[in-house]
Amino acid sequence: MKNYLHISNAEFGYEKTLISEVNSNLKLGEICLLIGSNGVGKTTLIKSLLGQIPLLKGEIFIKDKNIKDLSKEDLAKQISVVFSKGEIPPQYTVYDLIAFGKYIHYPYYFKLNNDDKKEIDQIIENLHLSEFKNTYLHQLSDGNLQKAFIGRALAQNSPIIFLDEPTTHLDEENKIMILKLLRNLAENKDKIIFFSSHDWRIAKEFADKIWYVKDKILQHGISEDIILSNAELAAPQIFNIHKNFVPPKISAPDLQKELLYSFLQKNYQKNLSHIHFSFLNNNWNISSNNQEIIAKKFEDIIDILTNL
Ligand SMILES: Nc1ncnc2c1ncn2[C@@H]1O[C@H](COP(=O)(O)OP(=O)(O)OP(=O)(O)O)[C@@H](O)[C@H]1O
Repeated sequence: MKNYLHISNAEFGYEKTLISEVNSNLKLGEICLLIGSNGVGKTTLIKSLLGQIPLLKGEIFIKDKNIKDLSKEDLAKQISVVFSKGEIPPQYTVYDLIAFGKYIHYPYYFKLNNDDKKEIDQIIENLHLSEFKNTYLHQLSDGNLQKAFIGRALAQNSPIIFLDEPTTHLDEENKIMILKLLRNLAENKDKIIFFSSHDWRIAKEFADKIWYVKDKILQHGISEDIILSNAELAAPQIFNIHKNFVPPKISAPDLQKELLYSFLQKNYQKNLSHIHFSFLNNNWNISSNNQEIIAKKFEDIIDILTNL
């Protein structure tokens, strides 16, 4: 499949450059997660893609057209945006909000035709929002509100959907529901789903690609490749509270490994690299300098490490 969104030699920022030398592409059907620390320029990047902030250098193409040459309306036909818990229009029901997505295709005074109305009903049904069709937005739960905003983007019918932190205000169950929905849209409706998230640990399970902004550079690639080539993204390192902590060697299933890492880094500020923990038969075998001790519980590990 051909690249649909293409960024060429672009530089993003204001007076100062925030992200330089960006050369990235996305194809229809791909889901891409945008990550990076606070202030690296993720919102700036998104706004630049929307043509709201001029590029410092380079070009952006959507379907081979330079976005500079697209009118606002043409751009809206290509990209819809879902902001997290943006302003909620008062007096709007779920139906009104979703119908709003259709108006980018018409003058404001236009009345929706029967096909439009059918499509809106279908979107509401697909999003399992039928029972809330006439509910005011401010009366919805955060998960359903997020779905309603996604519904508006769907009514807009654009091939690209940007979502800014779509899971931030949601509990675990709703996060996964929204991420599954996005995955489904990418796969079955052939859309480019592009979203930023600080919840990337869950989100990465749903994204084909990651765009990772670090040190003013945008790294882009298959999610797993980006995670493997950036130690700080690999699971346990993120918890490093103590600077002087060096982890031991751990041989264990993922859950036990993560729990042990988390436990040790909270409690020890020292180098434990000479110790080997292996999880066997529900016990921890702890070996160091030809000594081997067995711990049944995490509680036991504290005493053992004190004496080791
Ligand atoms: N209009 C502007 N003019 C000049 N600088 C700006 C403007 N808007 C934002 N900035 C600066 O650009 C930098 C990047 O901001 P941006 O909001 O793009 O980061 P971000 O990665 O989205 O951050 P966060 O994760 O906190 O949302 C910040 O230092 C910010 O102060």
